[in-house]
Amino acid sequence: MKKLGFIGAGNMSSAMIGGVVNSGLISGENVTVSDLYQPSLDKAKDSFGVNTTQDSVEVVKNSDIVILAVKPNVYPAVLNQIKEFVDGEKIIVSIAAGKTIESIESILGSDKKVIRVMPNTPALVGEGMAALCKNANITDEELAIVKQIFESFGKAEVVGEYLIDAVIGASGSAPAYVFMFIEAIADAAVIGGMPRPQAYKFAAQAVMGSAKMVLETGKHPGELKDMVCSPAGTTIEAVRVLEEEGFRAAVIKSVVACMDKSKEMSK
Ligand SMILES: NC(=O)C1=CN([C@@H]2O[C@H](COP(=O)(O)OP(=O)(O)OC[C@H]3O[C@@H](n4cnc5c(N)ncnc54)[C@H](O)[C@@H]3O)[C@@H](O)[C@H]2O)C=CC1
Ligand SMILES: O=C(O)[C@@H]1CCC=N1
Repeated sequence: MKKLGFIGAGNMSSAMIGGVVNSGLISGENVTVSDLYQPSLDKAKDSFGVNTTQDSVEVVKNSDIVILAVKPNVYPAVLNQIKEFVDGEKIIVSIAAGKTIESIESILGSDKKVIRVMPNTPALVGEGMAALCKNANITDEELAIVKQIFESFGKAEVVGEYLIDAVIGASGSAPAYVFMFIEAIADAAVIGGMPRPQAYKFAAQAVMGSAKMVLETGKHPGELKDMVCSPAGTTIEAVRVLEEEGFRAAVIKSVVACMDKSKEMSK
């Protein structure tokens, strides 16, 4: 397996490092991670046995595949810092919202190998969802290798880059909306007298189980919802209030706002 590098050891990077090392696909000794904040590096080393440095150039020199896991506004500085060390064989993987493949090529050169990926943080527990798109310099075999890395901690699909904004809305950012939903359900359970830790467990398992039903039964979510709503029962009362309060409209509006922000960042 190739040597893997991460520039940035923050939230998304840590989830992916944990996912790929915990899966056994790549051992920590074949992973090099850089960050400016030493405690983040210390945590990555202690947790996953990876090699660490504060010098991103060292990551590029020691890696076949380099994942850029810094914030979008830091990309130009990092790309300019590493570009002379990115030869025609190294694979650069961008995971930033709002950074198109073209914008990466404008600094590294259009002859370099670039793959854009939109992952999400459930990668940490092996339940990530990632979308991949590539430039013309990436071979099918290289794309398959990078896809295998993201499949080591979840699911991965190849998409056209035009869909990345929608992927961010529906998947990259989506864990945050779901965490809010779980928190709100648990708050209500606490109102009902349930201890908070127990409330989070019940709410989170209900969400995970429901998501698993959508993925594995192939049934429409509306049909699965109807299966829970017993006539004159408890569930339809909650559904009635959710519709009265505009739950689905609010979710649609929020995800559209997320996609619009992604498009704005891509300009
Ligand atoms: N957090 C998430 O759920 C997701 C994030 N992303 C993308 O991942 C990227 C990172 O996002 P987060 O992990 O949330 O941010 P973060 O702020 O948690 O991590 C960024 C890390 O980069 C480090 N850093 C800053 N400048 C650096 C430099 N010059 N060299 C090396 N390291 C440097 C920071 O110290 C920090 O640890 C962003 O581009 C974001 O759009 C993509 C999908 C999901
Ligand atoms: O909030 C953000 O910009 C990043 C990209 C997708 C999830 N987190």
